[in-house]
Amino acid sequence: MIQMSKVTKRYGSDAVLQNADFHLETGDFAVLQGRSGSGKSSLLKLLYRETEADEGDIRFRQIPISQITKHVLRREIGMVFQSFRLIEQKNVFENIALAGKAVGKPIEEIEQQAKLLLERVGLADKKDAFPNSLSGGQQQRVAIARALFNKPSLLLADEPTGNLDKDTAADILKLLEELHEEEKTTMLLVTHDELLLKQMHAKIWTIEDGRLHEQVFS
Ligand SMILES: Nc1ncnc2c1ncn2[C@@H]1O[C@H](COP(=O)(O)OP(=O)(O)OP(=O)(O)O)[C@@H](O)[C@H]1O
Repeated sequence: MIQMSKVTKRYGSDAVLQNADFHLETGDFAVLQGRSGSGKSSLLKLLYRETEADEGDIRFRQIPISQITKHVLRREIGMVFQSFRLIEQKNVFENIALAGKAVGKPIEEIEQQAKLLLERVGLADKKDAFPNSLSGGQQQRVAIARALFNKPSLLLADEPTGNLDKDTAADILKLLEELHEEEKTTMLLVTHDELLLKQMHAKIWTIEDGRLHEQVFS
């Protein structure tokens, strides 16, 4: 689904990725791990074109991503962040509906889809609540519903459990794993959590010294 070959990404003269190769197959449930500052967020930003590579080739379904407009790419790729990034002035429904409005969905469809998704993530009764009245775990469930609203083929999650306690983090990862199974959404999650890594049936990629390696289990 996504292929990266011989990609170099520099900030000034420092290369955070150097000749790096990486790939995700359709249907993968993958985890990206690596030390702080190793370039995990930079890799995700390259995949959804928040930043551009200095050298190398990145393809989404065989097409160079530089040839795909950001608008189209972001319909295909959903994003979830550590800090949730919900709009504080908007309620749960409005936060989710924005994703549908951005792609011109009719309001009836938006309402129906929001209802289904909120039920799925366990927040059917929080439609009118504002983010600051929700727990961290609930806010992340809203962010996940928003990211999945337009049925993206790929979901990227940058430390989605980084701001959550251990049990809530486990619940969120379980939800992502289930949604992966149900929707067949390809997922790439950045996480530091060794314990959780062991519990998940994920392909594990490690980033180290500017390169990516896939862990192969024998
Ligand atoms: N916009 C930027 N300008 C300059 N340097 C940057 C920029 N973004 C990231 N960097 C640098 O690139 C390196 C990799 O950062 P990145 O955020 O990708 O790492 P990370 O593995 O996600 O780290 P963490 O686990 O701490 O979030 C770091 O040294 C960081 O300071």
